[in-house]
This record gives sequence, structure tokens and C-alpha cells, in this order.
Amino acid sequence: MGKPPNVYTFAGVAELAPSLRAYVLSAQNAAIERHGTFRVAVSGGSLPKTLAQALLAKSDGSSGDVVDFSKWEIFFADERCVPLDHEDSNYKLLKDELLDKIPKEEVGEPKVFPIDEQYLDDAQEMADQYEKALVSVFAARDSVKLPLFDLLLLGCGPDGHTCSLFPEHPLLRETDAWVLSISDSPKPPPKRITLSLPVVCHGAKIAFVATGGGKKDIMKKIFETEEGRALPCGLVNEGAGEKVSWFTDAPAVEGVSVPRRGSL
Ligand SMILES: O=C(O)[C@H](O)[C@@H](O)[C@H](O)[C@H](O)COP(=O)(O)O
Repeated sequence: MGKPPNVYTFAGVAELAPSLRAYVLSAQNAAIERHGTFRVAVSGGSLPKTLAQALLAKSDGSSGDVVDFSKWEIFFADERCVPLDHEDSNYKLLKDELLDKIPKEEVGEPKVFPIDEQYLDDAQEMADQYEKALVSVFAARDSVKLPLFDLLLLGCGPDGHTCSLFPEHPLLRETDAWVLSISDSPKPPPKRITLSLPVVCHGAKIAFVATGGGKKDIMKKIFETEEGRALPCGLVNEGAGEKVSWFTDAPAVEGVSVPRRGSL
């Protein structure tokens, strides 16, 4: 591994949100300058709420602090195979927390790529179709080895999972497909699709948001033990190194030794 990930720590979510905003907007501005769009993948869990807190805040008026949602293309790092209006849907979560609250006349409207509900009964077909959607955006499958997300915004589960990549699951060994299906997810619901580990690690930037005292034990494991380095979050740290930033609050990292404690 090259340089280790950055770990930023704040008193609580209210203090974390403005820095997450600055980080996301710096990624947005760089991506728009590079290729005119901002391609982001988001996961479920507590992330959409924290992200909304960051992005829906009032701008400080500086030139870099402008959310330009009209240039955003939002994908799902993982999604559950349920209807889009189902309580378990990550799309619904993002819609309720963020998308429906965007003042579109002021900051534009993102293009969102939800799963196709026709394939709810067949998780593998769902994954294949979602991969096709990625191919159509990120160029033909045979000319691009992996899709390059400008930013992946991820959570960390209490067992060290991220996206729907769970510890010791055979999906962690997948090297070819971009989008994978899982039918035995240890976290319900069981049928899901997820970006693969190589796609996650290939991202230009990868951010984990992990807050609350419930994360302390797994953070300790990920950052301090060999076993933790083999967990999905540890594998992203290992595979993507300094492209990874952890946004944590004090309770989540209390007593944890992290490699680089950064400040934005
Ligand atoms: O669909 C999912 O289940 C999520 O994408 C999952 O990967 C989540 O991000 C983690 O479980 C962390 O969740 P919390 O942030 O709620 O702890």
C-alpha cells in the first residue's frame, strides 16, 4: 500500500457536516473541470442523512462553495432488491433525506440512476442490468476496464462491511464484474446488488462516514488489527490508500489509533 487513508475526526455530526460538504464540493469542482459531470456513488444506512445535512446547508458565498446538482450523476453503491418506494430501498432513503429537499430552481437537479424494478425477482439480472446502465454512462465495457467514479460515499457496518460486500463473502474475490448480486446478505433484506471491490477501490476519491459510539469496536479492529485489514472496509483502505478519507466523530474513534489524523 502507498500512503494510508486520512482520518478526520469531529466532535459530532453537526461539526462533521461542513467539512464533508467542503470535501464533496472540492471533488465536485475538480470533476466538473475534468469532464463536465460529477459521478457519485452513494450507499444507504446513515449516510444519506449526514450527506443531506452537508449539502442542503446554506452556502458560505465563496466561489467554491456552490453545489451544482445539475452536473451530478448519482448511482447506488449498493441497493436492495425491493420496490423503489419500499421502506428498505436505498433509493427511497436518499429521495426522502436529500433528493426531495433539493431547492431545484437554485441548485439544479441531479440525474439519478435507480435500479430497474422489472428485475426485482432476479438479483443477478438486476446486477447485470445495473452494470449495463454503468456501461452506457462510463463508456463501452470493453474499452474501459473499470468505471471511474469521481467519488464514492460509503458507510461502515458494525461487522466491517461496506456497500453490500460482507466479511469473508466470496463476492470479495470478484475481479471482473462491476456490479454483483448477493442473495444471502447477513444484513436484511437478503437480496441486493453492490459495486465490486475493484470498482470501489478504482474511484478517484472514496469517503467513509462513520459516526457514533457503536462504531468504536469495528474502527479499532479495522485500523489496529490484521484481521480488520481483511474486512471489506480494511480492504478498501488497503486497495485505495490515500484516496480514502474517513469522516468520523469522536465517539466512533475513541481510543483508536489511526494512521493519519488529517484536518481539512
Ligand atoms: O444498504 C446498506 O445496507 C448500506 O449501504 C450499508 O452498506 C451501510 O452503508 C452500512 O451498513 C453502514 O450503515 P450505517 O451508516 O447505518 O451504520
